Amino acid sequence: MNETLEQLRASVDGIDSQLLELLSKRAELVHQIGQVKETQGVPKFEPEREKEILDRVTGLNKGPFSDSTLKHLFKEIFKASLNIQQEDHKRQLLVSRKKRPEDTIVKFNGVEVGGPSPILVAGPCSIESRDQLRTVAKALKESGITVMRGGAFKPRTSPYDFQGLGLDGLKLLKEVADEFGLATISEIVHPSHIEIAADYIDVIQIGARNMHNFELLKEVGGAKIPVLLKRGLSATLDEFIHAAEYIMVSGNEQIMLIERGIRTYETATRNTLDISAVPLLKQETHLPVMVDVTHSTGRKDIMLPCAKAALAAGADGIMVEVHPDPQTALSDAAQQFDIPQFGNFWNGLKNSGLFGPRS
Ligand SMILES: O=C(O)C(=O)C[C@]1(C(=O)O)C=C[C@@H](O)C=C1
Repeated sequence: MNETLEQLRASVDGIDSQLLELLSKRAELVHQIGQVKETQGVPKFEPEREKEILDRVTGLNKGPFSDSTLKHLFKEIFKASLNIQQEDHKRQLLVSRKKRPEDTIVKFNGVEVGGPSPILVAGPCSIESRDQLRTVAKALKESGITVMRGGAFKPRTSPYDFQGLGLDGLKLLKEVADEFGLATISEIVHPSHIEIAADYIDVIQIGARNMHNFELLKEVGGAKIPVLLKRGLSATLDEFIHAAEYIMVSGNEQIMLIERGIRTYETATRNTLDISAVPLLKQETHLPVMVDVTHSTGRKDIMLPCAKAALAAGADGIMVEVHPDPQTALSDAAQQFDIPQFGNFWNGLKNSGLFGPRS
């Protein structure tokens, strides 16, 4: 009896080896099909083709497996095959770590992002006046912070909300940043802003609402200054990575990614900070990854622990909003730190042991 079992199992083992060999041969062909599709720019998933295969296989089926069981097995094979094609595709992306294993370090105005030390970027949501900017810049300078953010072109939910000072805002930002020796980041929302921006700021920010604006992404790909790309409000990591690819394939390799919270059903925070995005983006791409704790949480009481979590997860930088008098701010009044609150936040971060150089 036992001998019979042994023999039957030996036959099953033999068939398994053949199945494996055939599956591997099939996978190799699927890989080649994926390459052809890649050059032709056609979708990897082809439900019509899958249906054709399922119809043929069930037509040949003589049992003992039922048609539905066979369909199930083959659908698993299709899924695994698509995975192979998608992995191949990712490997070919210019932003992919598989394509370029070493970290990209983005450099601007004496600042390095993506190197051994994380950075803190701080500043008001909107540029409102010279006095407002000077007060923030002075506080940053005294804290040893080197990069100031400030919005001049503001994409707001309502057309009746403050839309930003535009070019005048960028001019103010440059004037004040130069006075205090700070580097600057500011958002642009239209291709026509790129040339202007290059004269006044060190880094162009592409905001969450424009992450899917592919024409704008292509244009900043032609810019000569670094880009800080925010994750879209509801963008998957795959969409985020492809948005960065648009910029890189158009010629600009100086890209930083920033997680800024995604829309979920949770209402306790303004958005949901997706901490897992940090290690995943670091794993999948060679680009520096930052976290905006202001927009992701919208809550000053948890920005410090969230910033610590981001650094612990491997973030290359933190962005936070600070305003001399948040209650009178023309945008994001509820979530900007005032200067003393910002000081506490910064001290907490420095004392956490997470901010120094990493090995
Ligand atoms: O024939 C194709 O186009 C393939 O990509 C191969 C394959 C398969 O595994 O057979 C894989 C995914 C597609 O959805 C359809 C079929």
